[in-house]
Amino acid sequence: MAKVIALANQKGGVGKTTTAVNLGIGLATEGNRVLLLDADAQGNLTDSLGFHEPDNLPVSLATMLQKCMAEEAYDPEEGILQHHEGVDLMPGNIELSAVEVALVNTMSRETILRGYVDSVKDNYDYILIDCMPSMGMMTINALAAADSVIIPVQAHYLPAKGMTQLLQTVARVRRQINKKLVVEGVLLTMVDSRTNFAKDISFVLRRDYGDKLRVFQTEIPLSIRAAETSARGKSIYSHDPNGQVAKAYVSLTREVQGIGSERRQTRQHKADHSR
Ligand SMILES: Nc1ncnc2c1ncn2[C@@H]1O[C@H](COP(=O)(O)OP(=O)(O)OP(=O)(O)O)[C@@H](O)[C@H]1O
Repeated sequence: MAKVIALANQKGGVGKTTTAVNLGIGLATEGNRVLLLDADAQGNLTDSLGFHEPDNLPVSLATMLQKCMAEEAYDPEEGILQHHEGVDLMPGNIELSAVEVALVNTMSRETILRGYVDSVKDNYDYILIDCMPSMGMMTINALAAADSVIIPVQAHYLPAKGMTQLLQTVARVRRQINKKLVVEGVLLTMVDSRTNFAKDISFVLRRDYGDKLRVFQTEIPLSIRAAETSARGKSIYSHDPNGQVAKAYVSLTREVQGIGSERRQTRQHKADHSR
């Protein structure tokens, strides 16, 4: 059964989509079955994977959520697209904006996406959800459906303020809707290591949050090569395999997989001791 990870930050342009693509393809390269869910009405994840007109796709995540809201039967594999680098994609597009509005008046409005995710979970090892840059109903649905959340933070943004709000939302979702939700880690992105400013942000983030949360050891460097990938519909591993960003995403992939096996070992250990 898949581990479900939401990539969330209400701040836009912090690297959520780029991380969904490259962590997702990284995990697939390591032999995992991976589904990427585009839960952002901008459809950037869909576009970044080479499906350049997301609004013209006949079936998208919005279609499936509408069926879930109407309690209609559906084929869970319907609408899933395959990317040539080994990941599956449930595309997202502008119709998600209408779904977000409709959710407000729906019964169990926070758990509609969870219903869909549960129906595809057995087919994958990892499901990554690329969230909208807002704390609206779609993001709450993503947090309600997820086992954990990765918070990408851009290294030239003063992270503390936005992080506090996001962490409060995560805590509220954990208390009220999804007890198992944990913060997988905070990921520093677009780090320009030539500047002291980026080093300061990394230091402050680790100092202020490091004892409460995992701040990933891996930091994603700033690079024009990363910015180019979205337009080309491929991962950084295909576009610039020997570059620093590709190396960083390989390292992030290993950290995320390592956390999975750490947690499995802890659970096993507890189970052995309770026998
Ligand atoms: N490491 C990087 N170095 C340079 N540019 C990057 C890097 N990572 C992402 N970018 C670029 O920064 C922009 C924002 O990244 P991305 O779309 O991944 O952020 P996002 O948080 O998903 O944005 P949104 O909130 O709008 O969905 C994009 O143009 C992307 O190509």
